[in-house]
Amino acid sequence: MPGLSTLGSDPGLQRLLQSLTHVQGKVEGQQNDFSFLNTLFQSRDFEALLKVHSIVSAHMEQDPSPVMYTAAALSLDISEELRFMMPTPENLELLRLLNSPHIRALLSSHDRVANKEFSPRLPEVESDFEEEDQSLKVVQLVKNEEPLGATIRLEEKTGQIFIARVMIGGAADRSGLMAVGDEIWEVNGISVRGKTPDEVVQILSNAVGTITFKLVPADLDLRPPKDSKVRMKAHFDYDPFEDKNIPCREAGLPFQRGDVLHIVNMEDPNWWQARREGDRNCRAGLIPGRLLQERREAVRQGRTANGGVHRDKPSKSPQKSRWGSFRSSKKNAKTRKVMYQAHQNDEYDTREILTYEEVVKVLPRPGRPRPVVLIGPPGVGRNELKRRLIASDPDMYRSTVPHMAYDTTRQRKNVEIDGKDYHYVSRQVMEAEIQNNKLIEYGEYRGNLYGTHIDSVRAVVQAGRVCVLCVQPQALKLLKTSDLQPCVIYVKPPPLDRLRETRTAANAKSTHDPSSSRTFSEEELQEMIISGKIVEGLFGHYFDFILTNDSLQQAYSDLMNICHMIQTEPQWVPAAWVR
Ligand SMILES: Nc1ncnc2c1ncn2[C@@H]1O[C@H](COP(=O)(O)OP(=O)(O)OP(=O)(O)O)[C@@H](O)[C@H]1O
Repeated sequence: MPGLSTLGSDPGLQRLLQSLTHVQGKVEGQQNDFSFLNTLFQSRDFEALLKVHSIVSAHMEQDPSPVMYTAAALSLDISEELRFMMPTPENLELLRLLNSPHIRALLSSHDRVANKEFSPRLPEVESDFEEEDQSLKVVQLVKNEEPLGATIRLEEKTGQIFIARVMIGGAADRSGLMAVGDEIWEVNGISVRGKTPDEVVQILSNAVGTITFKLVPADLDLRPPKDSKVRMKAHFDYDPFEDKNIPCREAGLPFQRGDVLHIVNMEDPNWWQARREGDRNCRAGLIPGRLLQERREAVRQGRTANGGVHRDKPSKSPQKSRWGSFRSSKKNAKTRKVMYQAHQNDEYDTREILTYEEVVKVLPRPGRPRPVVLIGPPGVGRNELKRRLIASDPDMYRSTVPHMAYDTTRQRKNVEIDGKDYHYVSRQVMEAEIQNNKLIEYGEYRGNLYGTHIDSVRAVVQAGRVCVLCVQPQALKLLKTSDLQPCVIYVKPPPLDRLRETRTAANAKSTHDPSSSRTFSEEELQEMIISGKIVEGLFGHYFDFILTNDSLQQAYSDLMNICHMIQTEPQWVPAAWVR
């Protein structure tokens, strides 16, 4: 710990430390807090922060003026000179730095601020309003590359043009002078009466420099309410330039499936305003509202949107496997291995119309780590990754103990311990549990039922361990609950050539036929890619992360990073989980 001597120069800090010692003597307990503060105040980072604070404060008092006004030009001159100098490593580095886009942008911004170029010069507003103009407001905006950030609408009966929408954070909104419902009277001296919205847009796009609007203010203040806090995870890709119905393509916000969107305005149920979470651009863009998108999706899927949103097939009898295959976590060689054929599985076509899902950011729950669920096409390497993860820290990462209901033909082996190798139950009990949706997956082998009980996942979570599961995607419907809050990772196959190359190099064993130790056939590799695409298409809305299993080492390291992240950093989860 740095000694006081290194910090003695700052009298303020000295006083702070003395007060701390003083208070510490008077307050009982909380010694940890005192020692934390003591360490913090004496740390080098804190000292550096104080120095920065003092320097900035001193500068503010002095009202600093720029040392020069043409730093960008000077940097160009220096670059020019450097080109003719000896190409020493120092000269080359300086040349590279001065020519990097960031430094050039920084110096150019510096000059603009130094020259106070940040406030646009607007032309004088004409003051000779006619009598009828007295109720008008005149708004001037400087046109740059940024769109105006407002849409207009025509009142068919009267031919009036109104501001229909003001995009939050856009130029019109930032001016604070334009509101929804304002009637546009003139643009740059041209009356818009009798003009179509397209003609008005044309006038706006032809305008250069400053645009002057004459507006009749809206009777009511229809301004959008303050920023909403709603965040939605998108379950579809959106490109406004492909959308024929969007009121203004330029005002649209493109996004991809999985993006978290901050919905800043939902006044118009058909067209919301949103920003992409984490996007530095403060301007909101238009996106289709939930109802509109659901209707579109329903039409696309050839369904009616009224009520037929969910189309689950009747549940199967418990005697049949839920997912067509089951493999115990111990890879019981005798368990019948029926490959999971994505396109043959009749549960694949059950799907909700999902457009947006409200999400919230939550901190990791202490002592209740989120289970890690690996989803992917058969053979992609989920069990390999799971094995490696558990081996990395068997105390932290755990598998579930499978359930088994055996009939009289299967004798329990002497080595098998109830509750450790399997939870042994009667067939009657297991069938009832299957009916009650307690088994996230199950299958039958030689008259015995095997399965993973939801309670065995809970047992691992309650023990404070990370439960690692490799399940079929349909199991997610049961797993995705507020008490478990699983993190779903889709293990994606790489492109076919890389899949072939990596699996051949590693002599990877086909999982289609566990009784043999043959490698994957070309058809199986191709099937893996096709199944992967189907899984992604149908269950992508459940994925929290996508992990491409190209190089095994890299995939494993990515998996470790994800596991670390979900245990230490705030994560987006469905809002329904925390309500
Ligand atoms: N990135 C990789 N590079 C090379 N070989 C790999 C890679 N990932 C997995 N393998 C190998 O591929 C084979 C199949 O992997 P694994 O058993 O983990 O598949 P799986 O996804 O669990 O399949 P299933 O769901 O059908 O059981 C194993 O031999 C494994 O070592």
